[in-house]
Amino acid sequence: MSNTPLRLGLAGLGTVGVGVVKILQRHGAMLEARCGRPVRISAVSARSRARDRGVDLSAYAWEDDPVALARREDVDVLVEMIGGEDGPAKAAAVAALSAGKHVVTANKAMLARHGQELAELAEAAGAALRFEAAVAGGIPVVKALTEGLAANRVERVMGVMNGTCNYILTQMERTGADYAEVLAEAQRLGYAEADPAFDVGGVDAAHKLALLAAAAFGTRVDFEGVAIEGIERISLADIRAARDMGYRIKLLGVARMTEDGLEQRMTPCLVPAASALGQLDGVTNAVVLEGDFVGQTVFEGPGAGEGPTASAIMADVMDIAAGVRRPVFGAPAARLTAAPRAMDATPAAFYLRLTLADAPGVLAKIAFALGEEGVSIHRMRQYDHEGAAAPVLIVTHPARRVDIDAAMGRIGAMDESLATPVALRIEKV
Ligand SMILES: NC(=O)c1ccc[n+]([C@@H]2O[C@H](COP(=O)([O-])OP(=O)(O)OC[C@H]3O[C@@H](n4cnc5c(N)ncnc54)[C@H](O)[C@@H]3O)[C@@H](O)[C@H]2O)c1
Ligand SMILES: N[C@@H](CCO)C(=O)O
Ligand code: NA
Repeated sequence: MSNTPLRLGLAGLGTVGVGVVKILQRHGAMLEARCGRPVRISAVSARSRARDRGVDLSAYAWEDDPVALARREDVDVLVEMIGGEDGPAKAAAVAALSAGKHVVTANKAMLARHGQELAELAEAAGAALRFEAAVAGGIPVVKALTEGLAANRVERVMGVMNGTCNYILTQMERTGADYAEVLAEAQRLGYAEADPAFDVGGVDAAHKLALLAAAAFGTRVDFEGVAIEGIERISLADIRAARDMGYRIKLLGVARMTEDGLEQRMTPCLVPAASALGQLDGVTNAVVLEGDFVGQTVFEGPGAGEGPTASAIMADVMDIAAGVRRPVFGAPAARLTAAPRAMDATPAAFYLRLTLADAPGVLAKIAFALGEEGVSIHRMRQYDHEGAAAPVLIVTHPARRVDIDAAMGRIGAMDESLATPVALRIEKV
């Protein structure tokens, strides 16, 4: 391999872009030693040239337009850190790949929508398209899946993959703080997406799950096939009640290949408080990869923020510098097929929180409705309360989602149900 420098064009100088500049400025010599060639920034692009970002950019050329950046003679790799499904990020990625240049991106929104198209473009051009930073930030989970576990048939991938949501859920539990207050703090710390509705609505984590599932099961990225529910409706009452029953609430993604096809869901779930997933705090992410020969592996670490995300970007850049090439999603893009979508059909235990009139016969009516829908009660607790509304928690035996929904519909319609009943899945981890 030559020791000619690998020349980068950085598109986007926000949280992630500034982190990448810092790594290169601090560790340039170490990176060169590890890759066998220098890695340098040729040019950068962002919206505002004048803005003080706390790093010295004077040695790099400036481009207002990221597409022009991608096309520069002195750029071998476009590092895309702008964000957004389409717009300048995609235009720059297409320009780079079409010119046979490599692309490293942190942009899960773009790949979740256009991953197949971009992977085909990259592979046809003989260029790399890498996205470690896009899935679980600093945790090297794409690499683990496509390299370390490459000899396994993957059975399930699962994970807490949105730092903002986990931060909100743990801060609410710890301090009792208000949802909006904690979200503002996550934004201040640089964890949240440009539109934080993507975080709390589960879409950002679903983007990541769709990418991970494609790489795990050798199928086309199918973001539309992810059943998504965000954390907006999770109340402090649920966080505390779940804890009291031995669980914690996490925005959990699960993808499994079933007999009917690919099941993908990103929903708030309860997990045992003592499990690895149950113990995650703050912005920490965890990804569980299960393979037929290896069994269960768990990867944990920071899923967002300047340093962790830049660390993942640079690992991809270093692989490219060292000449490592592999298909974008684990198998050649042209051979990936679309998997049929499987319903959420696997029975699971559910946590139910009901707010009931405290009167004779009410519990009997609830038990009857559950029984008629085929839902069996495993554990139940009614809390001490003042006033007419009794908080009742139920953990069911494994039940089908459709039966739980039917039972919740019936219970919610009863006069004795004083607030909308809550049903959350308890995931086996
Ligand atoms: N922040 C994180 O923790 C994190 C973690 C993993 C992945 N990501 C992803 O990384 C990407 C960047 O995130 P961020 O948090 O750094 O965002 P950010 O908002 O802090 O930075 C975005 C940058 O893109 C620039 N930009 C916007 N439009 C542009 C245009 N038309 N031309 C040139 N530059 C333009 C902005 O000026 C800014 O410098 C997103 O795809 C995000 O999903 C972020
Ligand atoms: N907004 C994302 C950034 C990392 O992708 C998060 O909170 O996890
Ligand atoms: Na990662």
